[in-house]
Amino acid sequence: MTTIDDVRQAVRTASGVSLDVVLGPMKSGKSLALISTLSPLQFTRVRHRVYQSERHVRDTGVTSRSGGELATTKVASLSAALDEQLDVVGVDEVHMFDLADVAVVAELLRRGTRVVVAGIDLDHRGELFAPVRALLELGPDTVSYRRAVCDQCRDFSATHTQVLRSGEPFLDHLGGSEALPDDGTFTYEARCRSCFVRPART
Ligand SMILES: Nc1ncnc2c1ncn2[C@@H]1O[C@H](COP(=O)(O)OP(=O)(O)O)[C@@H](O)[C@H]1O
Ligand SMILES: Cc1cn([C@H]2C[C@H](O)[C@@H](COP(=O)(O)O)O2)c(=O)[nH]c1=O
Repeated sequence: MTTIDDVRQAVRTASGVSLDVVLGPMKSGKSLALISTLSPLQFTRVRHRVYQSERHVRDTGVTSRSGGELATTKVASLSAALDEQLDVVGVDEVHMFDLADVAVVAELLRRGTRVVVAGIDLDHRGELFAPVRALLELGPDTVSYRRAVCDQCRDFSATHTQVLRSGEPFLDHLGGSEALPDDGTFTYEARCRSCFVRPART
């Protein structure tokens, strides 16, 4: 039986163009997914590059807690990708980019580039990151929602990331795409919907 996924895969293979998005909380294996999808490309003739925002200072490439690594180019803006002839563009930590960068993704797709994007969908307040919303509005070919183990109740259903400062939920309102450092200032817990602490409704 031919499934809709088979049809999507066939269309992708035929045209080479697609937007594939991997979303989920911290520790849900987004990096693992990006590495397993893009790492084989280094052994092909496919022209490709993986970008990370300069705002991401934890590591120099895509690294998974499970192991594995992917070389990245750190950029202030994705516009650099428009200056090259690339068949495939990877974007890690998309929540650290801006709306203008999502416009670059749209242009890459228009030019026939395959784009694979990973990032956190819901911020520390449980709200959709603006660039992720814009990305979803491009109508991705696939959206893969990954889940982690809830660091509170241990159910394998964590959808959110609780950011803690001195052990307390950090719920301050921040500006768009403002990256939180992963340098010990905050600790991060994957949490399910029930265990996630949201800002009080005003
Ligand atoms: N709470 C957790 N839930 C799921 N995996 C976890 C958790 N804590 C640590 N891990 C490990 O993290 C790996 C995924 O890490 P990673 O690929 O870096 O995820 P992400 O890029 O989404 O932050 C898992 O395969 C597992 O080995
Ligand atoms: C929840 C949240 C996280 N961040 C930052 C913190 C980390 O540096 C990255 C996510 O890393 P991952 O393990 O590869 O998923 O994002 C942030 O800037 N804002 C947030 O709300």
